[in-house]
Amino acid sequence: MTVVDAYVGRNKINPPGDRSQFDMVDGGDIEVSGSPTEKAILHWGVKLGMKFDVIRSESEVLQVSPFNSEKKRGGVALKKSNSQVHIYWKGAAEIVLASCTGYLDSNGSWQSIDNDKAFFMKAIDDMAERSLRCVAFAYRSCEVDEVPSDEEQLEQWNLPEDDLVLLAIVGIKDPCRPGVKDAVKLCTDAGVKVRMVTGDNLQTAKAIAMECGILAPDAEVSEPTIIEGKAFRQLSEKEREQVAKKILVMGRSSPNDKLLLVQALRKGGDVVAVTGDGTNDAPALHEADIGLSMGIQGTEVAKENSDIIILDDNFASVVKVVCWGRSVYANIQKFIQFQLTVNVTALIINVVAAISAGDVPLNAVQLLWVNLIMDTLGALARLNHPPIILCADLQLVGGGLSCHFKINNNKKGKALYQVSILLVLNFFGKSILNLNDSTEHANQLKNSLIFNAFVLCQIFNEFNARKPDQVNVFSGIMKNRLFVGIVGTTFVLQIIIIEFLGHFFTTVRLDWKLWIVSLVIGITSWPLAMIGKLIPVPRTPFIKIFIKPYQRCIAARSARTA
Ligand SMILES: Nc1ncnc2c1ncn2[C@@H]1O[C@H](COP(=O)(O)OP(=O)(O)OP(=O)(O)O)[C@@H](O)[C@H]1O
Ligand SMILES: [Ca+2]
Repeated sequence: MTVVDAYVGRNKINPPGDRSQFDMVDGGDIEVSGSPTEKAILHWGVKLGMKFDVIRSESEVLQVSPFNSEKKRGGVALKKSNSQVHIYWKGAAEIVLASCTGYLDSNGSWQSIDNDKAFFMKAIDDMAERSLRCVAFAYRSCEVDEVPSDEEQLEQWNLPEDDLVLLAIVGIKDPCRPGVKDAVKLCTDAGVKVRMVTGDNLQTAKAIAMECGILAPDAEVSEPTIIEGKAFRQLSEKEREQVAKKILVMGRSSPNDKLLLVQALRKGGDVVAVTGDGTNDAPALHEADIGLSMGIQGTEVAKENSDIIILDDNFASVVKVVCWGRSVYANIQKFIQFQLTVNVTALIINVVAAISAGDVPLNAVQLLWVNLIMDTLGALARLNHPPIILCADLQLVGGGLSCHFKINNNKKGKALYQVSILLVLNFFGKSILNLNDSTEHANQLKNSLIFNAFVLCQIFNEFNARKPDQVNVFSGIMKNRLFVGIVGTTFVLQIIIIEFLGHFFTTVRLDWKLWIVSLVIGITSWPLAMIGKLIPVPRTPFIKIFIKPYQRCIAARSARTA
């Protein structure tokens, strides 16, 4: 941050560090500390030739009222060497200006501000429109007997803040960091709406929002797209919920306004992430679904109240967070989809067969093997998926896992296919395969075929589960060698089980014809999944189709009784 504009009295100093208008000498190379805003102001002071140590030695600090985000100003009471007490304020320009009754002109003499208030307001607006943060300095003198004499009272003393004399107004530039505009665009494309909530003046906020792409350049925006914290705060809870969705920029917000906005958005069903650095952001960071604080600039309080600390303070990292989060979500979804298909199929086949024939085709050892494929190998194969997937490729998820856990056509279709084909094999397999019905071997051969076809279905299904929302499930498969290796190994193990480990698995050897039958059954899940993905998922979740008539019925009944 740097001071790029400065008004002293009605005089604009150009450039702001021009010392020629003051009777000062070089302030030297001084290390300054404080918040970025304070550092910028102090640097400006140094440039003007201010000598901090001299000024410090000439006065005594009586009381400090630190900068406060709620009031947007901070003050200090000083006792000068001539025993006069002066109270200095610095803070948000238009707020400090409102408490001023006079100003010091370039000769250092007092002038009434009444006629010039419009001039100063315009100066502030001009700076704000150029996305500058405006800070004003003012002071007043104070009678010595107004100052509390004992220590304790002095600590409690509320510094008088009216009847001030304006000293200067500065415009501080905090340029949009490189990469922010792109990150905002990436977020927007991926369905994340970026909003800016700041303590800055509405004009400044609007100009900055345009610079970093939150607002379209030269867009005609009005309330509530861009709103002042005070206006938002005064709305009722219901109104806030409605308005919050439309807000893109909030200016002159207090810490509580940030919190109110997060609450309103969450109530409206949005998943909210908040980034912040200051102590004043802590309540909002805490309330948000995901609080992201800044590692370098961030205060301890902000970090403690956040879930994630961005070490490089770069907004672009938020994009990474979204990508990682969505990848994890997608992986969970894929895993569940895969598990569900296998479990539902196995359950239905065994239950139907047990009820109708009193015998189950898939025995315990076989199911354990299937479980091993599903859980361990399936998870391992998925482990190695490249984590950063292009954000825009991923569907927007929100409102928690449960409501997005849609069982789409694809999954329903696959389970249905497997169940029906295996049931057909169970009941008509022997006659289809021309086996002698009564022998024990025929029964075992049929069950072995069911087991083999079932396992192959799962192996081929692994490919479908890789890309649940893409038609081409093979894209980039060679990059994921672990996946290929695991699926290959599973396939080889299955051959070994059927051909050599029949004793443990209660299976018999299958000839090449039955292997082809199993392979065809397994491989058919590929085209089926592709077709399933081309059928659009209905907007209404499946279960709602049943719930809706019931809800309507209830509503009608209660309307009748009312
Ligand atoms: N140290 C300070 N002294 C005086 N005024 C300040 C100081 N810091 C900020 N301001 C004023 O207060 C406004 C910002 O208020 P606040 O700190 O509540 O907002 P913020 O959005 O959290 O800002 P930041 O970007 O500093 O985190 C600025 O526009 C500026 O006018
Ligand atoms: Ca802040």
